[in-house]
Amino acid sequence: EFLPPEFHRFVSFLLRGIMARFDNDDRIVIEEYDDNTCTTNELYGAAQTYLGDRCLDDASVVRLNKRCDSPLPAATLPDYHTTYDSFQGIPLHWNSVVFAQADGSGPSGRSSRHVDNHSLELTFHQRHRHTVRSLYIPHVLKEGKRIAIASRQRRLFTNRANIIYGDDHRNLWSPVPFSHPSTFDTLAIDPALRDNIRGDLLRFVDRRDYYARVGRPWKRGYLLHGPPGTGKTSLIAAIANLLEFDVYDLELTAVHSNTALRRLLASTTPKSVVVIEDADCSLDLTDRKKKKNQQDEKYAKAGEAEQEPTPASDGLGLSTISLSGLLNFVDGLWSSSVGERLMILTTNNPERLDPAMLRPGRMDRKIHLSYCGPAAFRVLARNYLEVGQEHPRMAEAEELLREVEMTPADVAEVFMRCDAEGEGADAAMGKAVMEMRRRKREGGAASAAVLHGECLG
Ligand SMILES: Nc1ncnc2c1ncn2[C@@H]1O[C@H](COP(=O)(O)OP(=O)(O)OP(=O)(O)O)[C@@H](O)[C@H]1O
Repeated sequence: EFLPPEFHRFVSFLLRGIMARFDNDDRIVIEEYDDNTCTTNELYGAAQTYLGDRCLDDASVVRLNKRCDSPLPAATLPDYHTTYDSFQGIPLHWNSVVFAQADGSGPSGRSSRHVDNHSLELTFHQRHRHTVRSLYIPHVLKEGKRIAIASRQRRLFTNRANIIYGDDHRNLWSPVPFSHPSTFDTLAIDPALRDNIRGDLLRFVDRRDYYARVGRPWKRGYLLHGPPGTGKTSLIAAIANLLEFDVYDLELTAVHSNTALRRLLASTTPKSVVVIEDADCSLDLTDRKKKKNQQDEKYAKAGEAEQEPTPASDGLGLSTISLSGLLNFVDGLWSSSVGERLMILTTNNPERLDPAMLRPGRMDRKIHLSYCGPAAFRVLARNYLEVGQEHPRMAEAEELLREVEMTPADVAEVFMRCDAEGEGADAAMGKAVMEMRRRKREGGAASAAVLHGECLG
């Protein structure tokens, strides 16, 4: 704890070199990522699960990680620690090792940024080489996967949708306890659109063989666009609940390099939705050419004009995620992954996105969520007030909604406010109609205003 990590690594390296001259040990290194193929190493995850389940009970230091959907925390081996196992009487040492590697995502591939590479090292006497390689390693893989599957089944039982936030490349996705109640039945959108989206999703998850036959990654991209408060986030939650998918909320501004992004995307599990909310704000995707020219000028001034940017930096900022990085990773990475995945982008300003982002194959569907129409209002009235079409104010409300712009969030807020104040369904319908009339009177400008209590009169 007192020594700087560089010194620690150097001393470990020296000691290992010296020890290697005296002992007859073999070592197997299991790295967390294979940066050549951009994939996570299944054996690394299985070994950590196996060690957590079998070997860390007596360890003096363990790393505990409790997923929101698991009843108990799971233990893994912290960095620079050792644990022991035995197999058919063979003593086995497991070490967790970290080494820093240049990220290579800066201009010309040079970067002062470093990415930590994690690995497990298994050490044993060389006379057991055959048993360890042919029996013990398959045993670790099989057991680790079995334990992981058992916990996944528990997870599906207890919780269907988890919003999982990405922070940095090491912690991957930190689960946040979250369960969104939105479903396709509670969604206030046009019924034809709702049924169309539901049908599209169910067809997609059923077409594994089709995607395999045509040689495409089993993924689908949706762009949800529309004014704030029209249900983009609610639709994502409804999709996750319908398909029982995990949700990964990718906060691109917190991801600082292409390597980190690649790792985050590689670590998503099958049956997941990766969401980039407010995509136009997360990435400056506009006017790529202009940005690139600015960048070239910058290199020229710094006397680096002759150096071509590497593909990884052929994007927007110097150390930010590039558009090419994002698109390439999504296209390329998931083609080698097993299982179905959805990528959903949301934006209030689709015109600000680069057209490259929206071409078919990347974003398969562009779904416009708009202001509350009569059908959506009926869904909200049923959900919030338990009133149907027979309500005396319903016809008037529906008529007004053909002329005024009110989002489902605005309507929901009127209903919620009335509920909080103990007012009944009739009063809530009356206030909703009053608000619509006010917006109609005030015209287009007022219709976009945020609804406040004092507006209700
Ligand atoms: N179509 C809808 N159906 C049901 N509820 C909705 C709908 N749209 C909005 N709401 C209600 O309004 C709230 C805000 O909606 P939501 O966050 O889904 O909108 P959004 O379009 O994602 O907004 P933003 O663009 O600001 O992120 C939700 O909690 C929900 O209660």
